[in-house]
Amino acid sequence: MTTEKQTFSDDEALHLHQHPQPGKIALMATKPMATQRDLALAYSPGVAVPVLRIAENPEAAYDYTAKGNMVAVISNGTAILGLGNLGALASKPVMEGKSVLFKRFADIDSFDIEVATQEPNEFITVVKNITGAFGGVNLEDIKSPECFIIEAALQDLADIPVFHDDQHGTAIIASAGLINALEITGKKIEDVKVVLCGAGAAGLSSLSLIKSLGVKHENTTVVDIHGVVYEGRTIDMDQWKAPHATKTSKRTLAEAMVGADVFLGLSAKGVLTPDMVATMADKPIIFAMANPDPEITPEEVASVRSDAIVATGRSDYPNQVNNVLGFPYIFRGALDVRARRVNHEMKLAAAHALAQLAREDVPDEVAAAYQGRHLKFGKDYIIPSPFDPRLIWYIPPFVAQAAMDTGVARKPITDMDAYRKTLEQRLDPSAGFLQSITSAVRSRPSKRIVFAEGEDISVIRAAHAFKLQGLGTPILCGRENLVEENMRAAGIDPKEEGIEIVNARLSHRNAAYSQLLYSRLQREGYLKRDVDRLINLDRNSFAAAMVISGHADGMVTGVTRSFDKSLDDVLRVVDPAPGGRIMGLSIVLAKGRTIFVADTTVAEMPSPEELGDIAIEAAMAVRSMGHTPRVAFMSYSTFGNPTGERSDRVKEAVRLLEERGVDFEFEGEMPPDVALEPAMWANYPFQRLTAPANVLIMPAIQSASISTKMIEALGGATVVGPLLLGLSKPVQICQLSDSVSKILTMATFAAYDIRASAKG
Ligand SMILES: NC(=O)C1=CN([C@@H]2O[C@H](COP(=O)(O)OP(=O)(O)OC[C@H]3O[C@@H](n4cnc5c(N)ncnc54)[C@H](OP(=O)(O)O)[C@@H]3O)[C@@H](O)[C@H]2O)C=CC1
Ligand SMILES: CC(=O)C(=O)O
Ligand SMILES: [Mg+2]
Repeated sequence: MTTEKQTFSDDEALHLHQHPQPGKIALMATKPMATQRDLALAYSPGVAVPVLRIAENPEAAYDYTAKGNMVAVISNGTAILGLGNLGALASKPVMEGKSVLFKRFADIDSFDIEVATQEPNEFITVVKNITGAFGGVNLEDIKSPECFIIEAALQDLADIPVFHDDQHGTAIIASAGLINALEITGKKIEDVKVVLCGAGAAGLSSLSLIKSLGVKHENTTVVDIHGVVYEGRTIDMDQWKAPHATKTSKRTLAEAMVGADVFLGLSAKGVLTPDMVATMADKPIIFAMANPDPEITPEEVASVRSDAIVATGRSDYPNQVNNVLGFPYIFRGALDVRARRVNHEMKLAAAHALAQLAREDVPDEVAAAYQGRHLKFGKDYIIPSPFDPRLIWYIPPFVAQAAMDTGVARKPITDMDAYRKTLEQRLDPSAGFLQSITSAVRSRPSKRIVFAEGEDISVIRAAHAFKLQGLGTPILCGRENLVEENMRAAGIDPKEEGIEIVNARLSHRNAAYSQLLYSRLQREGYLKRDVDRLINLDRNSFAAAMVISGHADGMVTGVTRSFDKSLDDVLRVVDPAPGGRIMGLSIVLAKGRTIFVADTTVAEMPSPEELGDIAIEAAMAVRSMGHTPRVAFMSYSTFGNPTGERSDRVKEAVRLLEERGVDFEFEGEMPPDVALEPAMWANYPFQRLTAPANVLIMPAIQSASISTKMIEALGGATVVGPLLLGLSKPVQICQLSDSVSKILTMATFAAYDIRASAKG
């Protein structure tokens, strides 16, 4: 089931869902279970103590269990996305996905629960009896009109938020988009003529919410599968649709669209035609939100008019109106005040907050992510991007405040500023960071990246994903028959356009590459025949020669050969950049922070001068990735205490860097806790960092490599890289046997070209 603009194959989607373990979520213990005492406290007999407290007072469950940060995502699979009624079990991938998004974007723990019944009362009974275990319930992909009955009944029965996201999440995002689209077009909400296509869960709820914002009932026309929902219609009417019927002689969508200002599509693919769009009023607003394919594509709208504002539910067009912008933050705000429900005021607060956020200046980090795209409030930016890191601290306080103002908050927040700060800490920066690099690569002219180990199946998958995601043109280096055989094994058609295969042995360019390499190596002990052999047989030498000859823009290797061997191969062919420092930069993405660590791969024991060079190269790279570098030189000692030969070397590095007059903050020598925790600075009032360090320069390769690998192995953090810096051409070296997604990340960084990006 491949859709028109899909950027991945079905095989890849299945592979992701199956490997390295089936599914998308797992459970994490938050308490140690290492000793008998741990077990005695956490389980029997210790667990009896909170049990008795909760039995006495159910509210105590918020204090002694995970309830307060736990949302159940519950479906019966009767309206899975726009795919229809495919049953409870088939909806599990969507519900797991939703649970993961809760965690990723709002640090909310979530279980997916698929209830195998299509009978509303049975569904209500099941859910009613489990709500006590959760802080909130997100109902999902339940078809209308049953969803209305189910949600209303459960809201009455439960004293936690029960929120059908397809209805209200969608309504909130669509309303936010509409508020801004009206502002941009100068249209008044009380005047606009609105056509809603799709009188289902999402459609009717969206219409109700925009009416409460000021859209007049008589200015609306609802169209469902039978045509216009007019007053007096008898077929397929019900108590939810009927109130939205209007007095009109129009009977078809085409008739309804004539002179309309706004189209809200929550129905099915391709329902709206360019001809209909041509008949709309000036500056029409078209939200084609059906998933996975919209009612009309932005290209089709552009073919008939240039004055339209267009939004879709998809991430590959500007203006993504998708409920992922809402549910994590609405529930975050609701959970944090232990809300009893998500009421109308909380929905309006979320809609206005989203609309407002899109009007604010986009911070450097987000702007860096969308290079080439105009991220300024306007026609192509009416709503924040789902990867905007401000969403987590911006939206929930408005939702929480509305809950408090309307009396549904059990536990009001007393200090909103402090609350905002705790929200910032919840952001998982890995969600935004890699996306920002990917978006930047995608928005620039296509780069040709050579994958030196093109016969390896993981490399092939990564190259294919690189192409499908629109990141550039992959070139696979290897014997054609083997590459093709492994492509087929990976479910990829070798004849698919856009992937090149080059065979080092048979390439007509070998003579030129060999000559080039010989001119570099003839005084380094290499004979011409040695160089010929390198070009013919060594993939790294061949691929690197492609890059320096301009036949590729960047290179990825290292999956089948050790890092050191690969680096030696590359350095034989590619020069360091003028003034560049060959080194490794690892990126640690941990709760609320993005920390860059250097040199994690090359210099064994850098001298004080070299430590300065490493800091300068790292600061340049960090800036190119949209962050302001604040460098700390790592040591076991803090500003001279204790003293020792090793820490003196680091102290000297700081002193030498002062003489070089660099344009970034730096400080040291200090251990990581002092660098990262301002609370530790009280004893060092002279220290010069204005905020916690984000670039840690390690004293030697051992500490650099051990610390980053330990963080990764212990979990709780994502480590990207090490990225190779300091070369005149973008080459990235993976770790042995890296996964497809890690190889893809390294290819993306090769295409990002840190050095070129730093120059702007
Ligand atoms: N962008 C976003 O964030 C979201 C998008 N959606 C999308 O909205 C769509 C509807 O979802 P949802 O409301 O949950 O599902 P429902 O099944 O509740 O509603 C779908 C509605 O669309 C109607 N419909 C189907 N085909 C047509 C057509 N050709 N012309 C007019 N109406 C039609 C259906 O009519 P009938 O019942 O008579 O068949 C039904 O009323 C899906 O594509 C879904 O992916 C949903 C939620 C969020
Ligand atoms: C986005 C979503 O919830 C849907 O399409 O159903
Ligand atoms: Mg849905």
